[in-house]
Order: sequence, then C-alpha cells, then structure tokens
Amino acid sequence: MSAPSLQVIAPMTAPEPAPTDCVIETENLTLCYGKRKALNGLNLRIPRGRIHAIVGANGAGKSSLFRILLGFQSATSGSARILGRDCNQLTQMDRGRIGFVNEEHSLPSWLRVDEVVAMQRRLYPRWDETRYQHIVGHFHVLPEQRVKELSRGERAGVNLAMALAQQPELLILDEPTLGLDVVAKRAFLEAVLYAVDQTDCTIIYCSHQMEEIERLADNLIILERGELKHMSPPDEFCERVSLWVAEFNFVAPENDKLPGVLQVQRIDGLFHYLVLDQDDSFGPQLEALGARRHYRGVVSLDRAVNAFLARHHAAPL
Ligand SMILES: Nc1ncnc2c1ncn2[C@@H]1O[C@H](COP(=O)(O)OP(=O)(O)OP(=O)(O)O)[C@@H](O)[C@H]1O
Repeated sequence: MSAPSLQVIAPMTAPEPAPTDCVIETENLTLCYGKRKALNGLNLRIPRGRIHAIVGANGAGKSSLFRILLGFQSATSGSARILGRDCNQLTQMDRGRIGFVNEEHSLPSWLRVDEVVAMQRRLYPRWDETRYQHIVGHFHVLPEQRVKELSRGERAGVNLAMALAQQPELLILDEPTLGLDVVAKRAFLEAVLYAVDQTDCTIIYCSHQMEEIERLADNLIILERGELKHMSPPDEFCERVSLWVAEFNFVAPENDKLPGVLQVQRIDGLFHYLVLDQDDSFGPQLEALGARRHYRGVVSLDRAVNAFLARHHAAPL
C-alpha cells in the first residue's frame, strides 16, 4: 500500500481567544537540540478554563514545551508566556500560581506523608486543607505512612492533592497516570474532574491514553513534530474523520486515488477507510473506483486521533 496523502490540512477551528484570556501563549516557539527541532515555530494559544488535552506521538515536543513553559529551559527562538508572564522571567510568586504533576511522582521518600504536606502548607499561602483532604481521600493514604511505603498510585494521589490544594490557576499534568492500575487511574481522573468542577483552575492534560482524553477533555490539541496540527473541542475533531466501509469486486484501488486517506484496514473482505476532511462525496468516489457497495460508519475519538497520528506510518493491508 502506498503512503496516504492528505489533501487538506487542519483548519484551526477553535475561536481565537483574546490575549488576556489565554493561560498559555507561544509565538514562533522553536527549540533545537543540536540539529533536532523539538519545537518548530509553535504558535499556541490556550484559553483560560476547563481541561485542555495535549496529544502527540512520541517525540512530538510535549515535554519540551512544558520545560519551556515552566521556565526550566530557554527556547532557541520565539516567545512563550504562561498566565501572562514571560516564561524566562517567572518569579516565586508566579510559580505559586502554577501546579505541575508528571509521571515520576517524586517525593522525599524518607519523610512521612503528613511531614511532606506540612512543608507544602508552609510554602503555599493559599493552601486549602479541605481540598487536600477531599482529594487525598480518593486514594486511602494514611498521614503517618512514609512516602517510600506508598504505591505508585498513592504517590500520584498525594501529588495531585498537594498540587490542587495550592489553588493553582493553572495545573499541568504530564502523563500523570502512567503506570497506575485501573482503580488508581479512575480515582485520579475523578479527582481531576472534581477539581475542575469545584474550582476555576485551568488544566492542561497530556496523555497517550485516549480513553482518558475522551473522558476529560473539553479541548483537544494535537502536536506533531513540534507544530500545532489541530485545536478544537474533541467532537469537532471526530467530525473531521469519517469511516467508510466498501466492498470491491476484484481489487481495491490504490490509496492515492482517494483523497484524505489516513488508514485502510481489510476486515472480513471489506475495506475500512478512515479519511480526513471528506464529505458525502467520498461515497460516489468509492463507486467510481469500482466499489459494489459502501456505507459510512461512526468513528471514536480514540480511533480518529490514533489514525491521524499514525498517518505517515500506514501499515500494509
Ligand atoms: N535533552 C535532549 N537532548 C536531545 N534531544 C532531545 C532532548 N530532549 C528531547 N529531545 C528530542 O526532542 C524531541 C521532542 O522530545 P519531547 O520529549 O519533548 O517529546 P514528547 O512529545 O514529550 O515525547 P514522549 O511522548 O515520547 O514523551 C524528540 O525528538 C527528542 O528526541
């Protein structure tokens, strides 16, 4: 099968927020590691409020973006602002407005949970003890337990509860559920949803787990090779991808004869086409290429995003 060719590339369907409504704004943001471009002129504006999911294949530049946003790394060129502040000039006070949880869930292993929490409480003047207790309650952690005794899921829960108890305006979660079992994952997601319903915290959620994105995201952001490829509510992305099932008399046409093909699978003798940005005229095009019958099916977000991300690496039939 020849590599699929895309006829139409990603219209940016999200409404343009006013500059002051953005929690994150990048302009032509570029980060090079030697010859490798982790971010390639990224222009991104994430509006305040709700849950924004960032997805992308391995190496798309997600962690690099977070390092710049949190002021851990300088860009090669371009600019990045977080909560209206230049990411190169974040003060302690700015950092107090931002929470960050990644997959490592690293905490001082020799301390007890209540000792770690007491340290955090002193550091963050806006600490909300009720919120901490409510969220940590999802994870059944005892205050007198030592951090080194906690399971990975329990450490994730303590980290999330502490991050949200700081009452951040913006919380960045980078693969926070990696390695958690289904029960811990569910508790984590419920805690995130509780936080966003009860507070005005904006959440950036980065994950490869599409079922989490499906459950949480109000806005879907797709990065590819350090560039923005799509940003809209998840439903609008699903509307861009359609499934067509066709039966051919003899052989199926080459994919480059059909527009927008992301993926083709042969299942029980039928050809399943996932296509991007095609309307109902795709059916007659299948007929013109010899399809005996065809119908249009429904695509889940999971399938649509995975086909989009894998479109340059189409598997042979
Ligand atoms: N310290 C580094 N030195 C050299 N190259 C790096 C470094 N960090 C990242 N890269 C490269 O930059 C690109 C983007 O990496 P990054 O970790 O930001 O991607 P990612 O989207 O977070 O990937 P993943 O989903 O696998 O975590 C990759 O090609 C990676 O190899």
